[in-house]
Amino acid sequence: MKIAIMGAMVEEITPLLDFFGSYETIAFAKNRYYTTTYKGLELVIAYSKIGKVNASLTATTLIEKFGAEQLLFSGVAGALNPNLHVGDVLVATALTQHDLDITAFGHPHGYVPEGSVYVETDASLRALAHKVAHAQNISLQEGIIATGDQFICDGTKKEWIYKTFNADATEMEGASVAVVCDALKIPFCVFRAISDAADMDAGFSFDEFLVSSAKESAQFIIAMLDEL
Ligand SMILES: Nc1ncnc2c(CN3C[C@H](CCSCCOCCO)[C@@H](O)C3)c[nH]c12
Repeated sequence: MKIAIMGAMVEEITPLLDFFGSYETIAFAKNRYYTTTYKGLELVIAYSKIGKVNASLTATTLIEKFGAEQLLFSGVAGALNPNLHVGDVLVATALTQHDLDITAFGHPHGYVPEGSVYVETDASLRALAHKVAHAQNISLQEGIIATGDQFICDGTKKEWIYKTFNADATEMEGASVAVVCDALKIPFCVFRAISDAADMDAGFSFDEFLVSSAKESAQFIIAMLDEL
């Protein structure tokens, strides 16, 4: 089984590369892909760089060029739901694009023709995540993620996304991974540890907690691999 593990920023995959220790590096399309094996699994790891376009390119490459049969995303996110706090690990049930907007033509936010507002993650990967969380006594939250090409650091925008999409967290890549994996019929799931509250202090909080929250998410992914 070939599993892709994707992040957006180098800090999100560094804990993984450190854990696996040795890996091959393949340069492609102005990026680098790292391959290794772990307990009989073939792994291909990459960070896409920030934003939906970069994430779409990397997710497609991981599947079409490297042959990934499942894709796990590991990273950090801003909390929209007040019950989510820095360090909490969230598994996405579904993802949406909060900045996709053709409402001028009567469509809902996040919708374009032949698409859907939400793309659901793979139910069996989610079930496995909960099994692992229970076995390892890790508290795993579940929720909707709203993706957009903006770092959200403003209470008004935060509330709008929270209310418009009933979303629990926001980031900049997950919904791209969802659309690509859905189209290419590759089971996927998105795991994010909270780094900030997507409010006026988000920048400072993100800077302070990026590394520790990225580690939280990566550690959960590694625990998942033992059960895949
Ligand atoms: N509130 C928030 N709004 C949107 N996304 C997030 C995320 C998730 N990731 C982190 C990174 C943030 C943007 S760039 C970071 C600074 O770059 C440093 C280099 O100058 C991007 O890949 C999305 C955490 N909190 C968020």
